[in-house]
Amino acid sequence: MARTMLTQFFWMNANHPKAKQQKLLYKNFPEEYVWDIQTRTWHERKQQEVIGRIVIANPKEGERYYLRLLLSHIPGPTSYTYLRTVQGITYNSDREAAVAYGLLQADDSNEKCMEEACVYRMPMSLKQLFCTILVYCALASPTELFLKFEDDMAEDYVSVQKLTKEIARQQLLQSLNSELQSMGKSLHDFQLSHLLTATIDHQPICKEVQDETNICISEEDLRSSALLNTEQTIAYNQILDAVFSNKSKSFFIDGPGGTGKTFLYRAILAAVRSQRKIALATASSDVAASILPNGQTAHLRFKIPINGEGKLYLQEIKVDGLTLRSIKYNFTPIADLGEVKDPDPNLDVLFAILEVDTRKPANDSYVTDIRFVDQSEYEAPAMASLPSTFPIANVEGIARVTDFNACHHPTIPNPTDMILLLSGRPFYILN
Ligand SMILES: Nc1ncnc2c1ncn2[C@@H]1O[C@H](COP(=O)(O)OP(=O)(O)OP(=O)(O)O)[C@@H](O)[C@H]1O
Repeated sequence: MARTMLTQFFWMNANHPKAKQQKLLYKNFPEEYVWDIQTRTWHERKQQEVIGRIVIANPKEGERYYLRLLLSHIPGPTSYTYLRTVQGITYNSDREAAVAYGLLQADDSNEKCMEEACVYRMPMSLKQLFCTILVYCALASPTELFLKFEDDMAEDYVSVQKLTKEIARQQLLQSLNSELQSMGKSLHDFQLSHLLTATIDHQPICKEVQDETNICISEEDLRSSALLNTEQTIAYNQILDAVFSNKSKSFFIDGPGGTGKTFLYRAILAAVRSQRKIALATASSDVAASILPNGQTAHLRFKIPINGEGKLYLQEIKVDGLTLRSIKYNFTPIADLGEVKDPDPNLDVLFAILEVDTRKPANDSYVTDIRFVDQSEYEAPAMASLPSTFPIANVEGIARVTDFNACHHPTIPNPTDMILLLSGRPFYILN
């Protein structure tokens, strides 16, 4: 073993007659002994008074922190094993030894904190709280805290997803692991990985899907469907019918400012999400995204590179002379067909709000002019214009963006003005 100041401190405590008798703490040792860097040994101090110290360790450093804790309290240790032995029992880790010595504050306060949070019965938030406690509170026994609150944290897996207790545990551990990973840690850092069993064949749900299925829906949005007026109700029913019957359809909601479009979107989002389905609310600008619950810009949500290697995915499309931004993915300009990947099977709905450069004049009396247009009203141009490599079977229809406001007068389509409607992928185009 390499000779370090610490190992030589142990050696002195075990072999040096005076040190044996003095039984000093590590931090006080330099007050009586001098470290000789050449010979890497301690010698008795003859002159010069010094104040002893010990290097700082942060609780986040784990075992290093607990070792420092033991060294600061146990006089005259002769080895690592000596430090870890409490009343005849030798513990496997410095942390366990520190707990046995009573040097660590009990995890009581963390337990109380979790107990208080359990009252709200929000498993997702509880998992986040548990991970925060793990990472920042230097728990003495993470396993104990996990076992105590496992059922509360896994409540949604058992009651909503109807998973068995063991699969729910694995799911919970996977979820905690990905939460910890976002904080730069993993289950392994907290001695929880032994609870994971490799034998269970259960696909972990990715974090994005978990986040989307755990969105909190406000009471107000849940109640809004009962307040919809006639036009809103027609749109609401037809859109939800397409979603829940898994039909691939596109819808275009149009109306002057203040006529209740956003109100309708919120009602639809609440209805889809309350069924534990995924509705992605995207817009092309932060401002437009911020008015939707859990809205995000399309380029952030779909990781669309705006200045990616020479190719600009976010293309501009004109609708009635107004500029729209196209969204690559399920809503795909035909020019990007070569780039289309298999749609993610976890996505039930793609919600796209197309932002226009100029707004129609605001209308004081709201909810007067919502128009609802079904994709089937559009003329689909010949499929011959699709590249031969594209899986034609996936294409339900093609709509020209310029046709949305004039669907009865289709002109010869310009390929870059078209969007593809993929089968099994209902989506909405909202303006
Ligand atoms: N059916 C309804 N019952 C009660 N209030 C409604 C209803 N529809 C809309 N509103 C209210 O009308 C106001 C304007 O609606 P909203 O913001 O949805 O309009 P918008 O068409 O999205 O407007 P803009 O185009 O300016 O964004 C909001 O305060 C909204 O809560």
